[in-house]
Amino acid sequence: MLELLDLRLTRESFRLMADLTVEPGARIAVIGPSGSGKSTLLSMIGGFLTPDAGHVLWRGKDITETPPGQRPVSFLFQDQNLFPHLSVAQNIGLGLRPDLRLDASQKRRVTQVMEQVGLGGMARRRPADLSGGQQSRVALARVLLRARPILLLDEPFAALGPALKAEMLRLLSTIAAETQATVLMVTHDPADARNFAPHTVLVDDGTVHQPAPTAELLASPPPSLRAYLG
Ligand SMILES: Nc1ncnc2c1ncn2[C@@H]1O[C@H](COP(=O)(O)OP(=O)(O)OP(=O)(O)O)[C@@H](O)[C@H]1O
Repeated sequence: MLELLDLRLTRESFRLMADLTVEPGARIAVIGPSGSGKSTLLSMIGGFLTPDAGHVLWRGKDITETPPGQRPVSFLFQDQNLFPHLSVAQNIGLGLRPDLRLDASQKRRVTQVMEQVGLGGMARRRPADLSGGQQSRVALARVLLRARPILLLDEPFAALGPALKAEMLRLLSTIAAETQATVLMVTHDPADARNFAPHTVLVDDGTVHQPAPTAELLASPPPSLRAYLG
């Protein structure tokens, strides 16, 4: 279980408050107007921002002061964090060892994961020689290899067309199920929330609300969400 206990953070004139519990293995969409604090929320969970008050607990352990690299967290951003000078296999291998000194069984695992996400035969290519969808697959393969129990995604597939995005969300679902990850995904597209996340967290002007069933929330949104959805 991921618990955010009375978290508070001030960034100049912006203030964020979060007090919520996320069940293990949950898939949560994070939705709300631009500037409402969605990325800030993910950064606090990932450890890139330290709250002024409150605690982050994972499985009952306080990780509020734990550095990002030691948290049980993988991150996926829209730019996919791919290194242009590294090959596909190397970009994926980073999920296992940042220094890329992989032993034979780790190299086999990289090959296996590449097959699994549909990148078989592309090990030596550079990211620039891949389509947008294939680049997303590389990023997802790395997440699959890291197999951290919390997966934070910040508009990961926003640059993809609708069909490709739906395909990536399906692949993400498979990966989340396989790694039993707890997933929080920021999105501006209510269809993503409907397709991927049984529960949705609304972030509204710095207030993070408790997860609510996605279908119910979108069917009868509170005024701020209604205004945002248009
Ligand atoms: N480095 C910073 N210093 C001060 N304030 C910041 C900083 N970064 C972001 N903010 C402010 O924090 C608030 C929340 O930003 P955040 O990026 O979390 O919003 P968001 O909901 O993710 O927005 P979007 O949907 O546009 O990505 C905004 O008012 C923003 O201007």
